[in-house]
Amino acid sequence: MSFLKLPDHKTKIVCTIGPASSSEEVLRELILNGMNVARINFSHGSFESHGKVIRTIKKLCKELDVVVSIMADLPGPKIRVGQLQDEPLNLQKGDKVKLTTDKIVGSGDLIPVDFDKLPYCIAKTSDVYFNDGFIQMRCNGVCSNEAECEVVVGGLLSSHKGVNLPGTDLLLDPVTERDLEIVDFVLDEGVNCFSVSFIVRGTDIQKVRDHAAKKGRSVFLVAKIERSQTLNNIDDIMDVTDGLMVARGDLGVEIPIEEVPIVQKELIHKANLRGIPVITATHMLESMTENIRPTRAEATDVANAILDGTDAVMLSGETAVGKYPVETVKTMVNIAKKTEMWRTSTGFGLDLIRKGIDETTMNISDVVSVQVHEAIKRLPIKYVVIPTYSGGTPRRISRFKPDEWIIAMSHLDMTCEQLAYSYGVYPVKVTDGSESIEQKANESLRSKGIGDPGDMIVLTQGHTGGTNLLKIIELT
Ligand SMILES: Nc1ncnc2c1ncn2[C@@H]1O[C@H](COP(=O)(O)OP(=O)(O)OP(=O)(O)O)[C@@H](O)[C@H]1O
Ligand SMILES: CC(=O)C(=O)O
Ligand SMILES: [K+]
Ligand SMILES: [Mg+2]
Repeated sequence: MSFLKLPDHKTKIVCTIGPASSSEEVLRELILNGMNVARINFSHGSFESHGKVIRTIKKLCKELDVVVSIMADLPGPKIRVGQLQDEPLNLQKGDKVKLTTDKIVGSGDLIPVDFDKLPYCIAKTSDVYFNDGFIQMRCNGVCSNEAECEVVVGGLLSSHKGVNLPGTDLLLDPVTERDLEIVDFVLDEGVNCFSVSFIVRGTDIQKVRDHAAKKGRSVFLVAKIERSQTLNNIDDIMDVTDGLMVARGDLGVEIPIEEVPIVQKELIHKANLRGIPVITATHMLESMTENIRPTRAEATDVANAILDGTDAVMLSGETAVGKYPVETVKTMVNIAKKTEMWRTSTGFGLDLIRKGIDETTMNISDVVSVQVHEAIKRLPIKYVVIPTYSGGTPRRISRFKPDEWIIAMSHLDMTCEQLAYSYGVYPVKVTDGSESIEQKANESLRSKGIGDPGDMIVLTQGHTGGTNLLKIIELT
């Protein structure tokens, strides 16, 4: 029997795992302090190191009796700087440099870029951005496989940082052969959640799903929204994706940066209405990569993303290569806790979600989810307990961002892991028995040390194809 306390924050925390957080020690601390999803960025590191991280997390989940999802981030066609000799390279305004497609180690004014079509594509544009757009160069001319550039905005450049050519058709398929090789490796390691970078259309998501299906596997796919063209196809993408990520790092270079806050709000609201879990990512507590305290703007950014309705907030370099990975998670959790408490007491933003849901066309499960929300508002309900096969019903209830935990009982590991992305949902693995749902609810809560006899709970039940029953009972 485990007596793990329910977390005191309902916003889900995604941590990117890298050299600063790969050890069993740090991973354990991250889990104990509130990490719900471990993101592994396959743009960096080796299969060997990633495999080791995956196995360590799986082991810790067993040991600590918790659900943590592992999300493999597929690189997609991201163009990157190659290896640099002396790094970081200090680029200053007015410096003349050459970008080359030769696979050399960069030094002096010669910078390798891992994109063969660069001279062809760059001819169509004039500005090249590096490192999430912090460094900017202007192309003055192209000569065979080199582009001559002048630094417009300087900064420190390290190996393998991203390169963006906003507005250019890069003639690259969003899901590359390399991505599919990574999918094969990750599936063999027993992980089935992926975030898919630089997608443009729903068919890009479908390509990954079809590839996994050929191996007899079903997958949970998070569509990363980080290109301007992608925003035109958002409904088509939402029809086929399981989750969404507002990937602000690349998005903020690919679209004018002043549009990012509004796009974030619109994407989150749209995803909320459809019950698609949404992650807000990049630069959330960026300065904590180096410092033990965040800036005021960063603390406010985390709080505002939560108030926009995000299900999850993500840490990148802060936990992958930062000096204070565990402190950063603690800080994020504290901000989430405070923000959620305030939202509960004021109802801030929740009417917008409720109104939006009321205006959508509803099926039976949607109507039941609305009734669960009514029950929570009007009765002293302590927990919402949902037996689930696919996770659809807990996700529908999660849209209302209730103050009461949604305990999702599933006998499928995969469903439990996929619910690690949804706000306020606590997945509990149960055995597939023949007891009544009342018995099952009582047993699973008791086994987790949740609740007391006499606590009022709301319980739903469904038959194949959806939820059609709501019960209000007291725990025995
Ligand atoms: N597994 C890893 N090994 C080494 N460094 C890593 C690893 N994962 C992340 N990093 C470092 O942390 C930084 C921030 O991580 P992040 O996941 O945001 O990657 P990114 O390269 O900036 O872009 P993107 O997320 O768009 O792929 C990276 O630029 C890289 O320097
Ligand atoms: C996470 C990511 O890929 C981005 O913000 O660009
Ligand atoms: K990536
Ligand atoms: Mg990106």
